[in-house]
Amino acid sequence: MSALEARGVHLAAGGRSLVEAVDLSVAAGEMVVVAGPNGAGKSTLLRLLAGEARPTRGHVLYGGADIADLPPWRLALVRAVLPQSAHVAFPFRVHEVVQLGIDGVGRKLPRAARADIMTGALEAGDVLHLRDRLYQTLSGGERQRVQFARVLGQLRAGMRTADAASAPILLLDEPVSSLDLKHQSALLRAAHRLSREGVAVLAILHDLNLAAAFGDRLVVLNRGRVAARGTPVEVLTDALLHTVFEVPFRVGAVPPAPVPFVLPFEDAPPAEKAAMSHRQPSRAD
Ligand SMILES: Nc1ncnc2c1ncn2[C@@H]1O[C@H](COP(=O)(O)OP(=O)(O)OP(=O)(O)O)[C@@H](O)[C@H]1O
Repeated sequence: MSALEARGVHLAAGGRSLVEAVDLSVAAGEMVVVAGPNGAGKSTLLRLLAGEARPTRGHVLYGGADIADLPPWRLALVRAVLPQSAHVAFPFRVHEVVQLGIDGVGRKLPRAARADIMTGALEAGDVLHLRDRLYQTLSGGERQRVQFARVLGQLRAGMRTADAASAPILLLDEPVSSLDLKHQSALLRAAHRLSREGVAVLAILHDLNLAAAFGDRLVVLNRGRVAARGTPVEVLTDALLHTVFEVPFRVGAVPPAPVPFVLPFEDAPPAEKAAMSHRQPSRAD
């Protein structure tokens, strides 16, 4: 049974369909990447998967249970969501922002367990050294890493809370959009490691090379519908990228494991050999 499943999910707003007939599943232990052009419906789909918006038609299930029947506190125990942008209204310090995530679901955990989760989350976001800084004084990338730490704190607290019945779910909406290369790789490796611990991870990414490197499976959304799904090798074809992204891409592959990578056609060196030697971020970095 999938940890997370969308069955025929549809959302209409403003007189048009934003998400249409989307079927999707993420198993515990799997990392699925959703990609697609601007306005394709990715964030809307993620909000539906998070239970933050109700589908006009169709169902979202966690561990086989329709989330329409789950109270908000149970949703918060099972799934953590990193939105595309998060606003912090009050002058909180970094550790207080992360504490919000932990305390939201882990109030009953022993103090030592909460402290342990806090340290782990701050380290995973590489923001331990910023723990006493005011959130509002941070750079955009630092804020994004603090938000990731907050979400990890919530996820870990939920995982340690005894009555969390179904597999944990992590939903990330463009989690690396403000990050430098080092932190892009670090954050996605942390998310990938979580998937190997049994978390069902779904991440929206625009960078198709990162999508290919970290996604066990890719789902490409276009105009609210699934345009392609499968392994990176199955999905990332010149034809699909040309049709969906409307840019003439060229797909190569890094031997020996055939992880595809994508270069804009204009930027590709004349010989594909040169493109092949182009190093892309990997899970092992
Ligand atoms: N409440 C709403 N009412 C009307 N239209 C909406 C609403 N919310 C989103 N949209 C539209 O739905 C479409 C999908 O938006 P969404 O944010 O899901 O796209 P996205 O794939 O995440 O895009 P991006 O890559 O730019 O973040 C967009 O055209 C957006 O303008």
